[in-house]
Amino acid sequence: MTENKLKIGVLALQGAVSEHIRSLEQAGAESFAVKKTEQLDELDGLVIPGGESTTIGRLMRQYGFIERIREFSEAGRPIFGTCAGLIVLAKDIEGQEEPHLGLMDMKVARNAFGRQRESFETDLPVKGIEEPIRAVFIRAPLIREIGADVEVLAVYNGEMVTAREGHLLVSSFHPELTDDYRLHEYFTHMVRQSKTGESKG
Ligand SMILES: NC(=O)CC[C@H](N)C(=O)O
Repeated sequence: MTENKLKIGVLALQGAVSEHIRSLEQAGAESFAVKKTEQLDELDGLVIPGGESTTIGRLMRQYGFIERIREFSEAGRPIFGTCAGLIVLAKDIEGQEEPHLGLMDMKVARNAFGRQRESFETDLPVKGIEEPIRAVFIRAPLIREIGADVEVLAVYNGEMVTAREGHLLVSSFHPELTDDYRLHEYFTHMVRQSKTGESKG
């Protein structure tokens, strides 16, 4: 049984790590914190958590994660970026010259909800998930523009907050801060499909 479990790591340089591990385990995967680049070799999928994108980006550079995660992605292995993780994956960050990983074809804006709506919760309908999911937004970014291969999975107040481009999944909110683990389950399915070589779905 256990040897069949998918291994999904959570990048543990900074941010909300243990909550993601718990949600991934609830979704049926084996999950652990990733602190060294060598650990990427054993993974079927990777989560980049929320936190502070500039800090996560700086530590990724410092510990050699940028190149290694790009290789991980090139090999078609799925990555799920939440909040700061979404910013770190984007090809283009508003007001910033350089991206971090620059993997996903989208332009994002940091702290896009302004001061009044620093943090809030809502029930959000997500394409591919039957009932709305509970979404916690904390100084959340927004997706401003997307490339042709990016599919929008959720919109809040007319703004794009969840999207997918092939094996890359992003949400501008924190799906790991509630007991609702259905977005982690969605990601786990993506990882299962990439592992078994079925690319559809
Ligand atoms: N909750 C979060 O991950 C916030 C992201 C943070 N505002 C940033 O720009 O990195």
